[in-house]
Amino acid sequence: MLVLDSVTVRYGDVAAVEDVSLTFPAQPSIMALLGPSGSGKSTILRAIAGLEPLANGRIEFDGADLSGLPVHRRNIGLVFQDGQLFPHRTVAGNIEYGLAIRRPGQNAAMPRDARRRRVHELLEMVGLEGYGGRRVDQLSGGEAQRVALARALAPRPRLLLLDEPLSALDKGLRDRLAADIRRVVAESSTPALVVTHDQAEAAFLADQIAVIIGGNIRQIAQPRSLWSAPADRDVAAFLGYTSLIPADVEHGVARCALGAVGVDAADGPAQLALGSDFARPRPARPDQRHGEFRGCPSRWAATACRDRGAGRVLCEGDVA
Ligand SMILES: Nc1ncnc2c1ncn2[C@@H]1O[C@H](COP(=O)(O)OP(=O)(O)OP(=O)(O)O)[C@@H](O)[C@H]1O
Repeated sequence: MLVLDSVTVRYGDVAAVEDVSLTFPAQPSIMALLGPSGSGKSTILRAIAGLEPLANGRIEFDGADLSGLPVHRRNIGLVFQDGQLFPHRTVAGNIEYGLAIRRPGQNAAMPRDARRRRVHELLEMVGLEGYGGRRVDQLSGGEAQRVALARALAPRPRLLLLDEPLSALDKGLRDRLAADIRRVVAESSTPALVVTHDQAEAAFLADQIAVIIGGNIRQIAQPRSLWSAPADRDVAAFLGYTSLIPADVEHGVARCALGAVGVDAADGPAQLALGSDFARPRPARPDQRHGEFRGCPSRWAATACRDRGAGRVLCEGDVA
């Protein structure tokens, strides 16, 4: 289990992330760190990897404090936006890189034959059989990212960190690689943290999403409950709910200036958050309740968002 406890990272006098706490169970699952540009996502990832020192707080893995442990001894795999492959090595040479050096807990580097087998296995896993002898400057962007993924997984890390791994790719490639990342993470039984600013990507890839705004984690939830219950109005706005209107909830019906809509909210004053259906990905919810705003010209989604400090929020209804 990965635990961040009140982590603060500063660049000079400025805190890029402040007092961030997060628990990620080390199962073969994916958590996305989702937030707008500059919100501190990459900084958190770099701190976990050991690439940024902590100004405050602790990072633990399975109960052991990681502070003081250098990057190469953390047993964490890293994939960056642009792959950062070694240009003078072949595809196989890149994947083999982490196997040819002695890892923490091992007495010696992996023997040559075992390395070859592992490289072959990984090429197969990422769909690049037969590419081992290629030069990396002869690869497409998507292929290069697959090699980066294979290289990161080769030494069987206990955690995989991916920083915007799809953002340099065009749409079709992105979708395919996203599906492959999910499959490879499951096959390799490696838990993964993925940084992204792309909501659709986070919703597709992740089992859980941590929303980061202004250097703070505002909400951690499964994709479907994130969109149906944003924790506060900043999160609602980031998720594409562009308007908030006051409403009163009574017996599962929110009444506002536009009419009434069915919600799963507790009775009392609330904010209805409205966003166009096109503006955001929305996971299907079998338990979704439907309501109706009479006279509303287009199809909107409504989420009741009761903004009470850290209080959790509410629910969603479709406006027909
Ligand atoms: N090396 C650095 N020196 C000074 N400030 C930095 C440095 N790296 C990042 N920052 C600042 O820290 C804040 C968080 O940056 P970070 O890269 O973690 O955000 P991000 O959410 O990953 O953004 P993006 O999605 O644009 O990559 C930003 O305000 C950024 O300008």
